[in-house]
Amino acid sequence: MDFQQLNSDFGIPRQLEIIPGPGGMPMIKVDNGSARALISLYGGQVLSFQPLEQAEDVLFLSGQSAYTEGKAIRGGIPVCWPWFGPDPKGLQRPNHGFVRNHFWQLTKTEAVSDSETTVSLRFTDRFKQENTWRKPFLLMLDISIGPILRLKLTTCNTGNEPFSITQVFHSYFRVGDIKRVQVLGLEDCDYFDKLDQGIQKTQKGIVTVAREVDRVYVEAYKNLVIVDPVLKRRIHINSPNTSTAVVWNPWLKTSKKMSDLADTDYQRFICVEAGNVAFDLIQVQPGSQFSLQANYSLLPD
Ligand SMILES: O=P(O)(O)OC[C@H]1O[C@H](O)[C@H](O)[C@@H](O)[C@@H]1O
Repeated sequence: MDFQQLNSDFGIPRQLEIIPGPGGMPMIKVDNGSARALISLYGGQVLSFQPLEQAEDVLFLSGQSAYTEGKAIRGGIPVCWPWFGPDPKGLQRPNHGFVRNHFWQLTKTEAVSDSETTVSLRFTDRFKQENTWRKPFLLMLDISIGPILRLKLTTCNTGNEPFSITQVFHSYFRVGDIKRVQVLGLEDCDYFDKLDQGIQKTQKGIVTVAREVDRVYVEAYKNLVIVDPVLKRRIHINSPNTSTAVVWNPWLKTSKKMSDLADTDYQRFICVEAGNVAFDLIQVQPGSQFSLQANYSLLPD
């Protein structure tokens, strides 16, 4: 990777620099008048987002992450696409699709103002042979770093046949103590309980986490709020084109089986993932496109 060339093409003085990250992987470091952020070209993954007034990162990133090709980075906001979860066709292709396991291409950077920087990445169908997902596509990820972190993932169908996708922004949020966190906005929603044979259940009251949780909430149209009384903040998730939300925390037993997570890390994060899953399968017609968007903002608690 030629960092000098990348910086001469895309660097922005006093705002954006492309640096070698762990494992030598290229990472985009943003530091502007509102926030700092780190974005990995591997996976097209935001790894860190910290508004200047925040003492702690909004995102959780595992200290035991592998920064190795073929493995996903554990933490930040992995992009699950063109499927969420196990390979829908049972062909042993990777969990959560293949774009979190490959390098993306940096196409544009811009200083919108002193306090907002945008980064555009793209992923093309050059991996289709390898991944046996033989659909002609172009995938674009637009990231805006300002007081609010905004993500827009646009799927373009460049072929002649329609195709279907499921997708999520698999966001890992840093929290002070998982046992004291509340997730608002899912009250009375139905969910599939992935830890109980996928049985459909109904959420009674506010979501709290006191054990392993792995749920796909459906018809979840409200903005979601993660209330964190320990870090004294509320993380707001606004995702206009989605009706599903995944809530995941592996708790102790499952964390112990994961080599890229420390045993007690589960206490310090919650995944609340906006996307299009389950009934919310997206069909993309030839020549057309669909955008998944998520905006993450903070308010004091
Ligand atoms: O280990 P990964 O492939 O990154 O998946 C981590 C988790 O992602 C989602 O939240 C799923 O609902 C979980 O079932 C899965 O365990």
